[in-house]
Amino acid sequence: MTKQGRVFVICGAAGSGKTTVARYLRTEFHLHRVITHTTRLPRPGERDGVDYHFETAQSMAKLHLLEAVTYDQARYGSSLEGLAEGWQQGQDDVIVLDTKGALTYYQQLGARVTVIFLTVSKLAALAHRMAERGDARPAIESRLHSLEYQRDLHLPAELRGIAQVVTNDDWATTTKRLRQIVGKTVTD
Ligand SMILES: Nc1nc2c(ncn2[C@@H]2O[C@H](COP(=O)(O)OP(=O)(O)O)[C@@H](O)[C@H]2O)c(=O)[nH]1
Ligand SMILES: Nc1ncnc2c1ncn2[C@@H]1O[C@H](COP(=O)(O)OP(=O)(O)O)[C@@H](O)[C@H]1O
Repeated sequence: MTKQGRVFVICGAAGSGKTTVARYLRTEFHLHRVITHTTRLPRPGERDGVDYHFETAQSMAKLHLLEAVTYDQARYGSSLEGLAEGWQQGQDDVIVLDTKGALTYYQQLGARVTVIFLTVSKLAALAHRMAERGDARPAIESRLHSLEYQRDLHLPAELRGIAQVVTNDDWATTTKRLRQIVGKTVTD
């Protein structure tokens, strides 16, 4: 009997640890990381096809996307093919989205989706983490002032009761909580 593939959607503000958590879940639970598309420029160390599929406005417009959003002036979007890739290999997926995308996934895929919303106790830590990660100062300023960053600082009302909230202050505590959430679902 084939089980239906699941997808773990990681969302939260910039710097909250979405990429770090997605990497951990891929390694720890052998999840398939869905690579999404963006028109933003690569950060130092980011690689095309690994961190994102980096697109131009023209190449982005030609894609068949399940959903797409504008976040801090760049476009981001994900395809059904990206999700199906993992499922065809018998793996559950993990994908990093903004909260708008997380809600779309939940509305489209229902119980196949587990939304994990990341936050931190002291919001000032987010800008520090972006700087430590090597983001340029103008990029950090642009993020901090964007409407989408402000929106994703807090769990949107539409995701209350749906998303699992994880406070990512201390990494050891975060991994313990992730193992509770994901381990239970994957082995069910
Ligand atoms: N809806 C949606 N959001 C995406 C997609 N890909 C990335 N994002 C989100 O876009 C936002 C900006 O991502 P990024 O530029 O990598 O910045 P970061 O949050 O600072 O790591 C984050 O909230 C990501 O989760 C996508 O395909 N769809
Ligand atoms: N629990 C934590 N404690 C301290 N630093 C962390 C923690 N989790 C992630 N980081 C670091 O914070 C920075 C931002 O994390 P990242 O995963 O890139 O965030 P996001 O994808 O949400 O923007 C990275 O340098 C990462 O190593």
